[in-house]
Amino acid sequence: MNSFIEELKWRGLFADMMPGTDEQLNKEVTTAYIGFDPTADSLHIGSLIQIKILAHFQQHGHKPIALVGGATGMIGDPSGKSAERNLLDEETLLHYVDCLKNQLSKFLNFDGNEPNKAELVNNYDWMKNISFLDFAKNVGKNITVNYMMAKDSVKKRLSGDAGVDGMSFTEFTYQLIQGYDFLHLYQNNNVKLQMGGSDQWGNITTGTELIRRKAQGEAFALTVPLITKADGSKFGKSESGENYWLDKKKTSPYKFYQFWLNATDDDAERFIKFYTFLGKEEIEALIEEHKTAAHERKLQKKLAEEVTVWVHGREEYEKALKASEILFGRSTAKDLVSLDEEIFLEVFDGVPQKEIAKTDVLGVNIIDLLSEKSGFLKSKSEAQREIKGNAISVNKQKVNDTFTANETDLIDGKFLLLQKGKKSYFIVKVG
Ligand SMILES: N[C@@H](Cc1ccc(O)cc1)C(=O)O
Repeated sequence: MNSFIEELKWRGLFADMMPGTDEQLNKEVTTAYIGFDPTADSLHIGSLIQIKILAHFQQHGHKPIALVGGATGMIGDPSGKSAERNLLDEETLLHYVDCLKNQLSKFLNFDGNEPNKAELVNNYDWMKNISFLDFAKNVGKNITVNYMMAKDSVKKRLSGDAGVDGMSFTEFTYQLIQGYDFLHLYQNNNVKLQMGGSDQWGNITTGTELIRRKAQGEAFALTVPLITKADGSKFGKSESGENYWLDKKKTSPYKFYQFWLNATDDDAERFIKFYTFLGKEEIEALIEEHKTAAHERKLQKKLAEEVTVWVHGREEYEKALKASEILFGRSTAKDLVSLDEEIFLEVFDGVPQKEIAKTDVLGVNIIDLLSEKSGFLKSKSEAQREIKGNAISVNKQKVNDTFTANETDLIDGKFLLLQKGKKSYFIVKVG
């Protein structure tokens, strides 16, 4: 079997392929593509597998093309969707296309000297010049409506099931446009294979069919499974339903890191194969080691490290790690003071906060600060009692009743972190 397919298989990243795909990859350096529709100004965790497949493909000596769907993004892929999508206005769409191009270009090797260097294309570049009449005549004629209607993405929407919308002609044409992309890339870029999530099988095979009919050629399809969590809940969304984005301005590297760190043991075993580039032996050894001391969460830590470094770089990972350690008390006051505001507030998300004038914080005795100045504790006597009981920390360091904060104690020049016992926090913001 071809080494790329073999790798997908042991990683659990193989869903299906057309007969002959294996032989094609063994025969020659093959060009394959995966498309990404611009539905937001960033890709999210849900697209990481597709990106990684392209990267593996390149590592195995083949040539990857990442396609940004400037044209298809205008239409909206009905695959796996139960309701019609809203159309984007052109300005928004163009912006999204730029964002995606930028992001995708960071993940593959575009080095000009390699024969299998990656390429980035935008289907709007060839679709924009095709008139509707030409498309209807030259493309539509090769595929029957019967054939198109037999696809899952269409069947589902015509089923009349509760909660499922009908389908506009716009979305119905989507598979033909994606099919035409494949034909175009087959004819112009020597693309012989299209890959994608398993929900893309229908669209991809419309393309191979079109290539067969219009170009008398043979092209192939390979799909990867849709990622789910072991407990059946949706992968890649926070509890409140938000996406985890790849753009660090939309999801901070700290949050991103936490996402992987919080994987269950079952998920961590799967995800480390899916989402890291570590080899089989190393992963198997890690899993074995993890089983002997699962509470140490070594597997999750390795997973979170590898993926965060891959997506955000080592420096951002180090920062995320440092921030995470603060919560678990494995950091020094100096680490804390050097955090920037954004990370600090993220780590202590949800902790009550009060803004207090500088003169009521700096140089003020801790008993007063804890009680009347901040209101964190109800009274001076409570403050005294807790301090005696050695339960009070400032910036994660235990303090006694002589403590007063000064300028150098302020986190990013603005905050002081008060704490009672293990878990009760209060943030003083110096105004
Ligand atoms: N339909 C794909 C994106 C895509 C767009 C154009 C293509 O030619 C290929 C794939 C998706 O929604 O994920």
